Amino acid sequence: MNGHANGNGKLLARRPSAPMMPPMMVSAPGKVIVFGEHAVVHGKKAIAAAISLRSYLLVTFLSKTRRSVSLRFPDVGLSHSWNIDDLPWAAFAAPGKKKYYYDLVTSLDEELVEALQPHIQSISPKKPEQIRKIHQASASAFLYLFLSLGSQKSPPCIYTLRSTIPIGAGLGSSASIAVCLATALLLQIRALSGPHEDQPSAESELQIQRINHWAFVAECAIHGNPSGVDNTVSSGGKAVLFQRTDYAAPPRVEPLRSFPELPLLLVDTRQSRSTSAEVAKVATLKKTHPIIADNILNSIHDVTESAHNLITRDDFELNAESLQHLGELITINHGLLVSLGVSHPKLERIRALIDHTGIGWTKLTGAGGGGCAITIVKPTEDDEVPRPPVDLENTLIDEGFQTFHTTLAGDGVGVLWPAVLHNGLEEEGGTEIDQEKFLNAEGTEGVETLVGVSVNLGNVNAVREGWRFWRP
Ligand SMILES: Nc1ncnc2c1ncn2[C@@H]1O[C@H](COP(=O)(O)OP(=O)(O)OP(=O)(O)O)[C@@H](O)[C@H]1O
Ligand SMILES: C[C@@](O)(CCO)CC(=O)[O-]
Repeated sequence: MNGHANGNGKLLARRPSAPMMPPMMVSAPGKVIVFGEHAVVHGKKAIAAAISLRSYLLVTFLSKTRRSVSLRFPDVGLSHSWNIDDLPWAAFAAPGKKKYYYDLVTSLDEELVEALQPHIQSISPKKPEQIRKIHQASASAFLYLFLSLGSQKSPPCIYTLRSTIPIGAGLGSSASIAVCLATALLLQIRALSGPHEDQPSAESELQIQRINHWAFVAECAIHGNPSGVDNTVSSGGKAVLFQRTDYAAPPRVEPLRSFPELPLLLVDTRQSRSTSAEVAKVATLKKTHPIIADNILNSIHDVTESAHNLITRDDFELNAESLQHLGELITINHGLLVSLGVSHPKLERIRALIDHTGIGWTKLTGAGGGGCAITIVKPTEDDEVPRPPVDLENTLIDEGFQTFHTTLAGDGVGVLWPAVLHNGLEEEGGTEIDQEKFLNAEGTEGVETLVGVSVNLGNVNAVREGWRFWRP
């Protein structure tokens, strides 16, 4: 019965509880380094671009009586809840420690990291060490932001994350989850305006910067010492020119708004590699063959410069000639990376198979030694979205590689609030994306079909109704 008896035995109607907020969803892309990996470690320029593989974070609100905050990250098998009142709010609110959303935080506070440890160490105690580390990294990123931006009065919520980005393949999966978490938490405390269609460019830029700063903090919790390029591309989308000559100073980041939305074939070698080991190989080469190594790094810098000059020309347009120019630079950049010793037989096999078909230009991306190769695919004559031949894809898959079709230089972080989508098959007014639907979507394709930010309209991709982006 909906009520309770008063002293006279009469039923009093229960006061209706405040309606719960509808679920919200945010999404952020992964990235590839298009030109300049490794050279960027030595102060040269690099160009990185967003890809259409993305992470999706659903925030569902619970009744205020629940007092819990939960992470459901099924891609890595993480499921954990904390009691909000047990978290170390006092440490994060202490004088000199309290941070506000507009503060510029550039590194983690070691004392605050320490205060989180009891709440991190208790995660997934029965899982193998390697898995536990992954869980703890994701949870640290979340908790550091949750306690920095929220308060003990933060509403009880479940944060459910699914991603279409392979993890640990050099495609910025950690940065994309960092951007999702930062955006959701900033939106929850109303520290962001928009996104809306007629938002002035400067205002959009400011929101992206705010998200990017906090995403960098989350990346630090996952990685230790990130350069910041991944979270920058993931928040703002499109592409950037990135250079860090002085590690004590912020990097130079120039947004490349005219970077063409190129279709890309991405092939994952599934060969695990260590970024630091590959970076160390180049450092060794610099010691043993300093002049030669420097010449190679300078040549990579020149490749990046050449691409940058082309893309930023006033009269730049993507046509057969400019694509050919960019393609040649891709080929040269790969050759230089081979000379640095950071390729891998599996990357060379992928390149040989693709080169043989003549469908485009291929290079390794990221640290190399495994990880992924990217191919810029030449457009076909009938102007359809270029796709590699089925035979090639089958061969790649038969040889144990994984292929992804993606587009370079898409949107950055997006918001769907309320999390209601029009998928064509649902009840009137759209489908509310609840946790069950989201968790039950099958594989990465299921996630894309259910909540993906874009829909394919014949030959072109368009933004799916409901999703909104900050577009400076
Ligand atoms: N889908 C996901 N769900 C939960 N946590 C994730 C997910 N994707 C990434 N992470 C977190 O990010 C970490 C992976 O970061 P790592 O830097 O090793 O890979 P990457 O970001 O894919 O590659 P790179 O930084 O070289 O581009 C994982 O250990 C995990 O903590
Ligand atoms: C190899 C490297 O240049 C790219 C790794 O994605 C390392 C770095 O920039 O930190």
